[in-house]
Amino acid sequence: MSPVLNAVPVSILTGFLGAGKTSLLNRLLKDPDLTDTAVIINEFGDVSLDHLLVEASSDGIIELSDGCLCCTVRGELVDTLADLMDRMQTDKIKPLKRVVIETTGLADPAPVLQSVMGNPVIAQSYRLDGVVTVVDAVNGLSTLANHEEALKQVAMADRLVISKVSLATPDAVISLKARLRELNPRAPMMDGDLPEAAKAKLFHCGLYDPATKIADVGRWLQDEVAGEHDPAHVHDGHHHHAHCDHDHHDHGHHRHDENRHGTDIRSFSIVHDRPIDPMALEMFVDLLRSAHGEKLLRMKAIVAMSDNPDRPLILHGVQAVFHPPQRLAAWPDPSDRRTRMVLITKDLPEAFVRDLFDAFTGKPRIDRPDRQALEDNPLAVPGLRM
Ligand SMILES: Nc1nc2c(ncn2[C@@H]2O[C@H](COP(=O)(O)OP(=O)(O)OP(=O)(O)O)[C@@H](O)[C@H]2O)c(=O)[nH]1
Repeated sequence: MSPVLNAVPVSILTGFLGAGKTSLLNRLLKDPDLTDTAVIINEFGDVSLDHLLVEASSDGIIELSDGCLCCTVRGELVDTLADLMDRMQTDKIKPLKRVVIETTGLADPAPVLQSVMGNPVIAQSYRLDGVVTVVDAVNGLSTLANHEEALKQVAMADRLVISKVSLATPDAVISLKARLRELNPRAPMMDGDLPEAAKAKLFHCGLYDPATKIADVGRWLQDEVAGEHDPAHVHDGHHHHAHCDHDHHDHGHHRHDENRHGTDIRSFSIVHDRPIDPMALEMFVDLLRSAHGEKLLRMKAIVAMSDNPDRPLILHGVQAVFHPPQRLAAWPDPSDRRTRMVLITKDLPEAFVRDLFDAFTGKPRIDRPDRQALEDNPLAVPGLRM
């Protein structure tokens, strides 16, 4: 038998920020046909929440560290796959029937695919068994118009799952489907609410074949191969790209994380030690959403609430849409009961969001004068601004 037939199938689950990848994965992992599946998840931002939100046994979940799969953590993906194979071959873990890689919402799938198909060591032990892309029926059309990553995710898919159909108008769903057909004429499309969308069969796509996709797909994959062989693109053992430039901020420590998502897109996190008053949280979220929803590509949070600190609240914001919050029965990891909020924004300064959060959670700002108070002072000289 050829090595490829013996190889462990790898599925790539992708889709733009907040499209519904983790929700679909949670439903899929309940299918008994997906036991002995390893899930590799990757989040943009170093405060990771996805591992808390994937409802599978934690042994099957491997988290790749801070950075985006298509950029800085590609080397880590290859190492992880090699390590999994090594552990299977030395009987340290049960043989895996499948590996699912959930990418970040901002991932360009081309380099991720190339890591599996184009790496000779990995290709001996694994075979790429398709790309499943989740597209959000509410934000999908505008996201496709504004983000090239989303376009690539759709064009490269073997299967397209449309999520949130019940939240969108029938006309919006029809227009979205027409656009998806243009970008990917052959991938079957299915409504994510249907039970068959959450069956293991979704992943049975057969060996990945770029020839079944629009011509651009072959070119994108070729570009990745070209990038791999260009020494100018390889630094520190990781692959970077010519047009990479992205600021990745966290906890006030600013560091440059070179990757391919423009300078206008930022990821940062807010961590807060004390439980938050429900009213203050509501006001913070409302203000952020109503005034800046379009710039808020994604917000994900686990929040300690003052009305019942033992039961945290899970918040999901996707552009201007805030999904109904979910109250958990208990903390997923009782050793860490801090509020953690991950935000991915476009043209929305981190300082603005932090100040707003501090204002609603009552954190005193002692490092600078209260500008608003000074401007509002009736004795202030008209026109004079600090
Ligand atoms: N009504 C409805 N809500 C959905 C559906 N799919 C996802 N959601 C909600 O959308 C929000 C984001 O879903 P996730 O599954 O976390 O999305 P994701 O693509 O994994 O997000 P990122 O990993 O941050 O890119 C959550 O509040 C989900 O409950 C759906 O089909 N219908």
